[in-house]
Amino acid sequence: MSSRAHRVSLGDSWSQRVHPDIESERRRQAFDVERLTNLLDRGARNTTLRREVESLFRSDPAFSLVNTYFMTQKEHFQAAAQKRFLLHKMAQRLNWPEDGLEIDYARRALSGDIILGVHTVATKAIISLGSEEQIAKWVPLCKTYQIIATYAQTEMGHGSYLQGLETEATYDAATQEFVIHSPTITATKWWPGDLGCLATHAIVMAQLICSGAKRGMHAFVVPIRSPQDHTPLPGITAGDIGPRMGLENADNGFLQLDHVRVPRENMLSRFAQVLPDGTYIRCGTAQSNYLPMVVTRVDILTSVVLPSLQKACVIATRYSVIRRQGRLRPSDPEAKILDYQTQQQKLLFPLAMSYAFHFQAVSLLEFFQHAYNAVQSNDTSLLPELHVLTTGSKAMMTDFCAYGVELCRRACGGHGYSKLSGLPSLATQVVASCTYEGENTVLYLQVARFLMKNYQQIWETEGAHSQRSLPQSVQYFTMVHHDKCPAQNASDFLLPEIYTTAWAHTAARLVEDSARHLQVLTQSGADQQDAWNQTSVSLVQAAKAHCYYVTVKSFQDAVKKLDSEPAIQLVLKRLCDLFALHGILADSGIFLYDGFLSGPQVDMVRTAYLDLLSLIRLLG
Ligand SMILES: CCCCCCCCCCCCC/C=C/C(=O)SCCNC(=O)CCNC(=O)[C@H](O)C(C)(C)COP(=O)(O)OP(=O)(O)OC[C@H]1O[C@@H](n2cnc3c(N)ncnc32)[C@H](O)[C@@H]1OP(=O)(O)O
Ligand SMILES: Cc1cc2nc3c(=O)[nH]c(=O)nc-3n(C[C@H](O)[C@H](O)[C@H](O)COP(=O)(O)OP(=O)(O)OC[C@H]3O[C@@H](n4cnc5c(N)ncnc54)[C@H](O)[C@@H]3O)c2cc1C
Repeated sequence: MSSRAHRVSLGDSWSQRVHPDIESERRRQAFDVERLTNLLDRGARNTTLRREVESLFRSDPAFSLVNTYFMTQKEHFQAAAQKRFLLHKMAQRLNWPEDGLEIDYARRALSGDIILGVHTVATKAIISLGSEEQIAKWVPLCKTYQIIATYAQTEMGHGSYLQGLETEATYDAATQEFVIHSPTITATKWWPGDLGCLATHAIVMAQLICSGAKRGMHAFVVPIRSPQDHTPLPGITAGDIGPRMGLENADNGFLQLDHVRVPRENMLSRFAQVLPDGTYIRCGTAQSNYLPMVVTRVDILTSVVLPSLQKACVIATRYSVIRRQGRLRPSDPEAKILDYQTQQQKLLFPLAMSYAFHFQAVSLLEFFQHAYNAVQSNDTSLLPELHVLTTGSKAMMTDFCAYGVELCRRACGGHGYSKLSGLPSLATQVVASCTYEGENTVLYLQVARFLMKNYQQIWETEGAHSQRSLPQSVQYFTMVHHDKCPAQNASDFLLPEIYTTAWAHTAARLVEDSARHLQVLTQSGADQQDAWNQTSVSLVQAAKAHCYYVTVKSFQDAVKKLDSEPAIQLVLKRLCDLFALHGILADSGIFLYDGFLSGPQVDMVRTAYLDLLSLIRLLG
């Protein structure tokens, strides 16, 4: 590994000192930072554990990040592979539990810069879709790396529209095998991670054909390379898809299957089975085989997306208290850039976002665990709400985290463009998540579909249904909202019920407008699909407002529970206020449109918002 770059700050005593401006900021704290840290870690014991794990990596030269940004793509990949191997050895040596927090902390400490992320996704897909016997057979092989698996769903021709997948799995009753085949070039699996050169097995998502009927997308475990020397098996063509924007460790690949035969037992059969004679039996719903996406959408939020924003906020905020540029008054010393109102505006919104999404992720995880267990026991009643909460959270958090990281990067001026700041890598890492696991517009449209269905349910059965029959996340549709916001001055906008009601009102109004628009179009002769397409910009807008409302509400609920920690509660309330008001100001048109807010009230929002910037800056 060679580099012509002059290393100015490697190990010299000057660069290891804590900057006096950081020290003085740390002394100014208005609340107990350790207690807030414990709260975010969900307990002091977790904080201790996290720090222990982090110190293991910091003290071990094998995990050093020092050369990371000077590596070629190939070197980067090799280093990521080596780290994954060493991490596995460390986990074994220290007896870390398989799904314990230690591995999460390790991933975070290594910035996810290790290989086999999708191997984990594929392993979890087997757990979600496999029968008990299949899990017992395949999962230990995955966990001990005797096989390396990829999750091969997306094709060159189709990623978003799963019904359009072309890969076929045709059941041959004579041999009790499935014949897995890519019938066209567009059926080539394209993008799966850990497939380029690593995977020995693929969880191939293919259209099942049995007894002459098409049965939709099902999952098959397909051996693709020799576990001994990784040469492709007969009928397999596989390789790397070429350079990407970032994620050098991802090993994204392609896969073509030419009439590859696998035994009947290799179809993952928790929710559907093919009997030896070709009879098809479904135990779940048509969407049960989409469960791995639900699982991964939750996993990436907590292990990739949110940590990227949190790290960017730390980097940019620290930078902004030591960077001095220009003067507030001619007689003053040069100002810390964080003292400029515009810099506060840039950084405090991402900071507020990172707390908002932290609390949203906590409540999402709770609901996920409950609903996932129910689905695994074949109770699919919570699946629609789980789907919409995970798709909405995935779309909103990845969109906003990508925006927030970019704001942080730009807030660091020229240094933010240097890879050595860490920010460009965080930006490319998080921007990928806006596309993988469901492109965000497509996911917002899924949220809109759920909103329309529930809104129409109220409309069609007006009076007959109480709000109890609606899923919890849309019960606000039936709450009585004021026609006009009652706020009379800027401080009223710091009352959570004022801004939460504003978001609930506006989200419900946008949902209603979209539903009306759909109805007008269908009544004037458009078919349902055309009406949907002609309304889709409004539908996405309604879905975004709904997601913003859900986030504000969960942040507000979390803050309410902190009565025993008044100092922390105060600072988090300010961040919650800022998050809610930023959204209103950024999109004031939707609040003004029906007169819910007046022009003077938007001015009050702005006043409250600007006051918050300096209050949060002072709270430190
Ligand atoms: C410690 C852990 C570490 C892990 C960390 C890992 C780090 C890894 C790093 C990064 C890894 C990246 C890995 C990336 C992987 C991938 O990208 S895999 C590929 C992902 N692909 C997608 O997400 C595709 C997106 N498309 C879809 O989801 C669907 O096609 C669609 C958009 C939802 C449409 O599907 P379709 O069948 O056409 O449905 P509709 O007709 O629109 O709706 C029918 C009904 O189905 C309901 N529904 C849809 N999806 C689901 C679901 N998932 N669950 C439940 N229900 C679902 C939908 O609401 C409709 O319901 P009704 O309205 O009642 O009819
Ligand atoms: C870094 C990375 C890692 C990945 N890893 C994996 C992996 O491990 N396994 C795997 O199987 N896949 C993987 N993927 C693929 C990924 O899941 C897909 O790229 C993603 O689901 C989007 O699908 P697409 O590429 O077909 O986009 P498209 O659907 O072609 O999107 C292009 C545009 O069309 C729009 N569009 C599409 N459909 C509609 C619609 N119905 N209504 C309105 N607009 C629409 C979208 O909004 C978007 O603007 C990965 C992708 C990336 C970038």
